[in-house]
Order: sequence, then C-alpha cells, then structure tokens
Amino acid sequence: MSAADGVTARVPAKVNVQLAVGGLRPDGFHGLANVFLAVGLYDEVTASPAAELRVTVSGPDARHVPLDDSNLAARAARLLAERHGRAPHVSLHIVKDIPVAGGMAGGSADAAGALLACDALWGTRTPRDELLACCAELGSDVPFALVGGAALGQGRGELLTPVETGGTFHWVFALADGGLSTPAVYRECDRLRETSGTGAGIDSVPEPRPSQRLFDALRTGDAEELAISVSNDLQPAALSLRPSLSDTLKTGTAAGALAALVSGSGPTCAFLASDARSAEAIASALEESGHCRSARTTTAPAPGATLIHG
Ligand SMILES: C[C@](O)(CO)[C@H](O)COP(=O)(O)OP(=O)(O)OC[C@H]1O[C@@H](n2ccc(N)nc2=O)[C@H](O)[C@@H]1O
Ligand SMILES: Nc1ncnc2c1ncn2[C@@H]1O[C@H](COP(=O)(O)OP(=O)(O)OP(=O)(O)O)[C@@H](O)[C@H]1O
Repeated sequence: MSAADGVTARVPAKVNVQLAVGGLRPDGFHGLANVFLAVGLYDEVTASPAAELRVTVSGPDARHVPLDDSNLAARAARLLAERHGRAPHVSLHIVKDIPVAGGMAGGSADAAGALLACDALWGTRTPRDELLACCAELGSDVPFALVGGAALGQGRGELLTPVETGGTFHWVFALADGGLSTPAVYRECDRLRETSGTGAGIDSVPEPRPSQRLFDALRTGDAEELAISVSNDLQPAALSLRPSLSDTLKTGTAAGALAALVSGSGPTCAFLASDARSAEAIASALEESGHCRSARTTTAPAPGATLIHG
C-alpha cells in the first residue's frame, strides 16, 4: 500500500505526570485528577479505501494486538461511520511503536488516529467537538490522544482542560515483557485501599485534586520541580501485581533519573532526565541491568493526533 492510497495519522503515547485516583463510582469508573503529558513515541494509522472493514498491524508488538471487532481503531471507524450513516468500509493499517498494554495508551492512540484518518478519507468533516465526543465514547484516554500536549483529565479522565508547558522534558521509558490489564490494576488499587482499612468507595476516598506545584513546573519547564511533583496513585497496585518493577525503578534512579514512576497502569516505567545526555545514560543502564525488555529515550510535550499523508 502506498501513502498515496490512503490517509495517515500519527498519534503520540502518554505518561501521566499526576494520576490522583478517587473512589470507585457506581458506573465502575474512578474519578480522576489525571495530568497527561504526550511523549514522542508514536503509532501511525493509515486509512485506505476498501470493500469492508479490515485491520492490519506491523511492528515488534503486532502479534499482541487483536485484529477483530475489539480493536480500538476498528471500533473508532465503526463509530464514526455510524454517526454519518455510512458503511464502515476501510482498511486500517497500524504501524505500532507504542508498547501494547503498557500504560502508555497505545490502543487509545490508534482509536484517535483512526477517527482522524477516516474522517479525512471519507470527507465527513466532523466538527472537533463531535470528534472529541466520539473519543470519549471509545475510552477515557482517547480524547487526550487526539489533543496531545499536556492536559488535565477530570471525570473518568475524558474531560480535558489544556495545561501550559514551557521547554522540553527528557524522558526514558523502560518497556516490560508482557502487559498489565488496566481494569485489573484499578481493581488492585481498590483492594489495597480496602485492605488498609480506608475503603475504596467514593464516600471513603478524598476527591482527587490536581497539584498547582506540578502545573507550575510544567509551565516553567523546570524538570527538577516536575520531578518533585509527579505522582501516580496506581503505582502501588502495579507494583503489587508486578513486584519486579521496583528493581526497574531503582535502576533508573541509581543511573541519575530525577524521578522514576510507573507510567499510568504500567508496566512501562518512566524516568525523567535532566537532559538528553543523562537520558541516554539512564537508558543504557536500564538495558544493561536486564530489568527491562528495552529502553527508549524521547522528549515531551508531543503534538496530538496529526495527519501526515493524504
Ligand atoms: C490508567 C489510565 O491510562 C490513566 O490515564 C486510564 O485511566 C485508563 O484509561 P483507558 O485505558 O482509556 O480506560 P477505559 O477503556 O476508559 O476503561 C477501562 C477500564 O479501566 C477502569 N477505569 C478506567 C478509567 C477510570 N477513570 N476508572 C477506571 O476504573 C474501569 O475498570 C474500566 O472498565
Ligand atoms: N489498537 C490496539 N492497540 C493495542 N491494543 C489494543 C488495540 N485495540 C484493542 N487493544 C486491546 O486493548 C488492550 C490494552 O491495550 P493498550 O495498549 O491500549 O493498553 P494501555 O497502554 O495499558 O492502555 P491505557 O494506558 O490507556 O490504560 C490490549 O491488551 C489489547 O487487547
């Protein structure tokens, strides 16, 4: 397939620089104060004309991605077609660079990319607010994949307010063997809260609040301040389900990371570095330690879903 046949969207991964998790809501979701930062690891989704809906995936993790109706990109194409009263006939090809079930919202990126690429291919000219509503219907992380940059997600994470950033932050991501299920990590968070006697319901857990210090650090581009301000309420749950991640975190810290944290629901671990050189040193130490499958260096913030061909 050549680029001329179709439309390609490039979509970033995310790290949560703050993930404050409230109590379990009656609808099965948790209220969040979720500060997303888009990072420079990308999936590409190409939409091309076809006689039926089909999905193909390439990349090192491709075998872990479902090709049936459960694929988030396929669900996105169906939803957009339904909104416009047309058949969802399209071939979606995903070039997957974001780790699967890694806590970096790779499936959400593919959903946002498929919406954008199909909208362009079909000429449906969906207004931005309707695209965002489709994103929210597909998953809590999907709206952020469309907008990128940095944003505060409230509600279940889908209600976005842009967050100002200044400068460039340097990150290292330690990819793990195997993924973690997001619902399982939230369940473990509830279980740990119940066990500690605080309870997990909305009446027992304080309402999650974003940190002003974190916003200030993002706005001024101050990596050392950001390192002090990052937090992830899902980290104890991810470590409980995958105790070996504590070795990964320790390795990055020993190699000079300003901050070490689990990315979202994990198991990818994220390390904030003072500059590009330090990021390379942290990545080398992580790879040499054997405490991860591989390590990737990148920068943030990254732009949201963007059309690159067609
Ligand atoms: C961990 C994060 O990646 C942080 O950004 C997100 O909160 C997860 O977002 P996501 O993967 O888009 O999740 P969704 O597809 O919306 O929901 C999957 C499942 O995760 C749990 N879930 C998700 C979001 C949320 N605010 N509370 C939850 O408890 C629920 O069990 C839900 O059924
Ligand atoms: N296009 C897709 N890419 C990856 N996984 C997909 C896709 N569509 C559906 N899935 C399913 O969704 C599950 C979660 O995948 P994903 O890579 O989005 O996890 P994640 O990065 O941990 O998500 P999040 O950070 O949003 O919680 C996978 O195990 C897979 O079965």
